[in-house]
Amino acid sequence: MKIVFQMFLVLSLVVASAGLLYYLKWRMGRANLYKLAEKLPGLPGLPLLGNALQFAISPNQIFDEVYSMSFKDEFQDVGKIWLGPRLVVLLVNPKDIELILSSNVHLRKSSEYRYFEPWFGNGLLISYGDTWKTHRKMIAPTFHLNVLKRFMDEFNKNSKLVIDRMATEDGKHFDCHDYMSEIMVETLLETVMGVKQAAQGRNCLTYALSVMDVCDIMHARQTKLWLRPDWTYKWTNMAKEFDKHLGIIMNLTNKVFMKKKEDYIQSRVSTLPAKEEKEERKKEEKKVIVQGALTNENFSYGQSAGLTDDLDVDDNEIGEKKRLPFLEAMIERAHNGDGLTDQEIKNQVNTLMFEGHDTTAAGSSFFLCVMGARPDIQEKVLNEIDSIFGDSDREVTFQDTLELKYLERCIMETLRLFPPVPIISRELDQDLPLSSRPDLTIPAGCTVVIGTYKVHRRPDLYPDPETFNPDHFLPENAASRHYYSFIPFSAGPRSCVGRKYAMLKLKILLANILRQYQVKPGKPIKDWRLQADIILKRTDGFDIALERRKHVKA
Ligand code: HEM
Repeated sequence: MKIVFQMFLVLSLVVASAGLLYYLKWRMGRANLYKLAEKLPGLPGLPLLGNALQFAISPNQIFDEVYSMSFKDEFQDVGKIWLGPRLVVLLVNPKDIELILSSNVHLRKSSEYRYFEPWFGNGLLISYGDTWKTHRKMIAPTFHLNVLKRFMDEFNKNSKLVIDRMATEDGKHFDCHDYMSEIMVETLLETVMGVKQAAQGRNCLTYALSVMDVCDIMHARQTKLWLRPDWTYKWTNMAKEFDKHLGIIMNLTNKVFMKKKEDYIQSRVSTLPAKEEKEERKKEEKKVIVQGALTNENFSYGQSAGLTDDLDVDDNEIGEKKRLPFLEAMIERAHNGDGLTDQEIKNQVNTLMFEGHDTTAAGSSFFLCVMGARPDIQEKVLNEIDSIFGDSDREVTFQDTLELKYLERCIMETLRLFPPVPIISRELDQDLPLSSRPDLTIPAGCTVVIGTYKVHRRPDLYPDPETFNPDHFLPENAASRHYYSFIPFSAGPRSCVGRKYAMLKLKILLANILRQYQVKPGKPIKDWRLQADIILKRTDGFDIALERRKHVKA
């Protein structure tokens, strides 16, 4: 017995010493991180846990907690939080944000994005290195304006569809977010994926609701320390729910991919019509380029004037082959031996379906709520719309979208106050001296969080920042601001590939809704409650009531 006890004691000592040695080696490997972190301002935390317990609260409370934290003296331009052993550095000064977003080095997404892996695989949002670079080069041209202009009919037709659906709520209070989500999914399928509505089935809303549930779960995993490791998470009910909803999501996207691939194969079998179609497309493209050259000026695509990225290439630089919508382009590339596998294409379909619908659903829902909260602003939007369309029921043209300047400023202001993606985060592989505080360097190995929501509400950038004021985007006011003060679509090499698509679609959809309906006065903006389950939402729901406009024929 005594021998057993002695052996147990020796074994325990060996294990404890090995653990200690491992810990010391691990700490020494992170010596630079601790040294540089020490100088960074931040809140005191508990040993081992850091500030993690502060986030063991509801999503809305987390949002309020982080936002109120950002007003503390310690967080003026930069602040640190410890989530257990993880150092998270929050940046809210445009000068520092520029260092990250404009760089070709700090491109790696933070480890929190790994929760997307079962869903997106190596899709564009989370991939890195050569895979990301190659795929970005393939995908960005499929969102060029010349491609997007071909979607005008679908944007108009789908606006009418959602208006008819919302007509059943005429005069009543209702949550507009589900309507917006469903139509955004349907529009994406018809445009970016090129699958006609008849082939989609009626499961777009189910898809959108499953996406929301999956996002809730991923947000919980990002903020609750005990849900982070796979070995604790996998035993929870959440893990089962996640798998169930992911199944629903994948079911739709797999069907879409298979349908498009079948169509592609069919069109290659019947070569004659395909050839004619190609000729027709060539003619159409020529027409679009000429129109584009005349009218593209002064249209804002959701970022500060002066910032450009790979979506801003000259119209004539895009070769004929690259001018196909996304899914068709990917399938053609795969067919032509460009090394794209079916699984890689499905990963991109999943990425674009998520990024493309939830963000625009939130943006349009916030916009409609703002119209209810600010009747004075709505009146100006309606006046502009009436001056362009009168009581005609013609479709919105691309030229109209250029003339809807006040509407555009209201969309930008909505994205400023309620950026659908409220934070962006990256993993730092190299130390980064800050521009705003030359005495501080953020260390390699930490997670950098760019606080878009906070930057957009800095009083030194936007006077009276909590008030909705579209004049923030008058050219003379925007000109004096740092370019990186407005980043709803991020910026630089990893900017949002869908930003032009999103701005065009939002303008057409919202103009069409407000041609028919006005939003009745609703809850003031200051009383809204927000939460950020990956995408920014209203905890109290996107409640609106619509009233048919008098001049419009029923
Ligand atoms: C109002 C609408 C939208 C907003 C506010 C928005 C915002 C953003 C932001 C902030 C990022 C950077 C995310 C990060 O670095 O973590 C991003 C990336 C991305 N977005 Fe969007 N987005 C919108 C619409 C769209 C649409 C319509 C699509 C496609 C149909 C799209 C596709 C993507 C993709 C693929 C990326 C990853 C790009 C890369 O890493 O290279 N987005 N978006």
